[in-house]
Amino acid sequence: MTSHLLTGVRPYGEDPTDILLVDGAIAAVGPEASAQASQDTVRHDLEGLVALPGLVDIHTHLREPGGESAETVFTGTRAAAVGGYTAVFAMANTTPVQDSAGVVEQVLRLGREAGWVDVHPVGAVSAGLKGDRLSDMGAMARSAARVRVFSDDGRCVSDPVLMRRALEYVKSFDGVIAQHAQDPRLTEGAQMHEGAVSAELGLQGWPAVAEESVIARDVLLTEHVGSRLHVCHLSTAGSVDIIRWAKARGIRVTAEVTPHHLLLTDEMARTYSPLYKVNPPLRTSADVEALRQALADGTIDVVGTDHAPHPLEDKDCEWAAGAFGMTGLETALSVLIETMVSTGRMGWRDLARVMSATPARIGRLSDQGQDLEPGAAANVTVVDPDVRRTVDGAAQWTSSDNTPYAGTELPGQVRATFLHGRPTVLDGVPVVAAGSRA
Ligand SMILES: NC(=O)N[C@@H](CC(=O)O)C(=O)O
Ligand SMILES: [Zn+2]
Ligand SMILES: [Zn+2]
Repeated sequence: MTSHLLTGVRPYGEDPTDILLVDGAIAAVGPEASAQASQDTVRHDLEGLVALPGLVDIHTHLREPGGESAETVFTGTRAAAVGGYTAVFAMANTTPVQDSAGVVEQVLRLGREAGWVDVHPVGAVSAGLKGDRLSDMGAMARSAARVRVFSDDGRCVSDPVLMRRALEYVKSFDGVIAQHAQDPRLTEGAQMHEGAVSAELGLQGWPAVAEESVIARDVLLTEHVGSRLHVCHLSTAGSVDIIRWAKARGIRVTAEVTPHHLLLTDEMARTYSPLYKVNPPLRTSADVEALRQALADGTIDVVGTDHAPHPLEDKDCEWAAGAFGMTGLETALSVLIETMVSTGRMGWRDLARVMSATPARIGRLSDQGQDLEPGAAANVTVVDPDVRRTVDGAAQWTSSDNTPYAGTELPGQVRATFLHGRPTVLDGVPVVAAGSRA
C-alpha cells in the first residue's frame, strides 16, 4: 500500500509537525515521520492546517434503500468525506426498514463498495418502525454489520414496555438504544417550537415537554434495567437538565446535539421557508445557549449531524406541507468552529472528543476516533480553520439541496480526509475513484 506523509500539519491545532501513514495506520508523528518516509511516499504539503482524527457521525440518514431520489449511500458518504468524516452511522428509516440482517448487510455492502467512509448501519428497534414489537436485533448484532446502535429515529419508541424490552435485549451484546424523544400525542400536528413565535405565526406548537418527558422516562427505565441509552438531537434547556441529573446519578446515558440546534432558532420560521423545518424543531436562543454550555461542559457528549436529505419537491412548498429535516454533513465542522471554537468555548481537542472519539466509543468502534498517535488507524481530517466560505447548496456533494445555510458565510474548510491511510478528499474535493477499496 502507498504511504502518505502529511507535512507541516498542526495536530489538534498545536505545533506544526509531520504525520506518516503506512498500511492503514499512523506509523509516526514528528521528526521520525519524514525520516521513515520512503521514496514512494506521497507527500502532502499541509503547512499550518489543523489535523484531527477522522470525524465520526453517530446520526446520518443515507436514504438508501428506497429514498435514492434524495440520497444514495454513495452520494451521502461522499458528502461525509468532504465534511471530514471517516465513519457514519446510517439511520434505519429506509424503505425497506433496516430491521433485519439482510437489509443492514445490504447497506454495509453499499458502503464498502462506495469506499468513502466506514458505514455502520443502525438497526431498527421495532419491526418496520411500527412501534409494536421488537425487530430481530440479535440477528442484526450477529450479522456481518455487527450492529450495536439501535434506533427507530424519525419516530419515538413511545411504548414504555417496548422501550424496556429493547433496553434489556441490547445488554447481552453491549448495544445501545438511540432514542428519538418525542411524545407523539403531545406533538400531533405540530409544525414548530411552541412559544411566542408559533403563537404569532399561527403555526401549531411543539412543546419542549414533549421531548423532556420522554427523556425523563427513558433515563429512569435505563437505570431500572441497568442498560445503555443514547438520546438523539437534544433541543431544549430542560432536556439538558434531565441529562445532567441522570449522569450525576450514575445512569449510563449519552446525549447528542446537532449543529443546527447550536446555531439556529425558531425565529427562522418567520421566513416560512421549510428549509428551517426540522425534527425536533429549532428552539429559542435560551435553549441554544444551554446546549452550547452543555456541550462545552460535557453534559452533552457528541455532535451528530442528523443529515436528513429530502428531494426538492418536499421542501419547495408551503411550511405546513414541507418535510422535516436538513442536510448537515458538509457544514457540521464549520458550524462547530463558528459556535464553539471561535467563541473560545472549546479547543480542537474538545472538538475531536465530541465529533470523533466519543461517537466512536458510543458505537463501539475500535478503529475510529483514536488519538493522532503512532499505532492508531490512519483516519485523519485536515482542516483550514481560517478560510471563510459562503455556503452554496447546489455546489454541495450531497444529492439534496436542503441546507439551511445557503448564502451564509461560515468559517473553516476541510482540505483533506484520509480513510484507513488512503486519501478520500484532497484540496477540498473528493478523490476520483477513491470510491473503491482496491
Ligand atoms: N430530523 C428530521 O427532521 N428528519 C429525519 C428524522 C429524524 O431525525 O427524526 C428524517 O429522516 O428526515
Ligand atoms: Zn430523530
Ligand atoms: Zn435523524
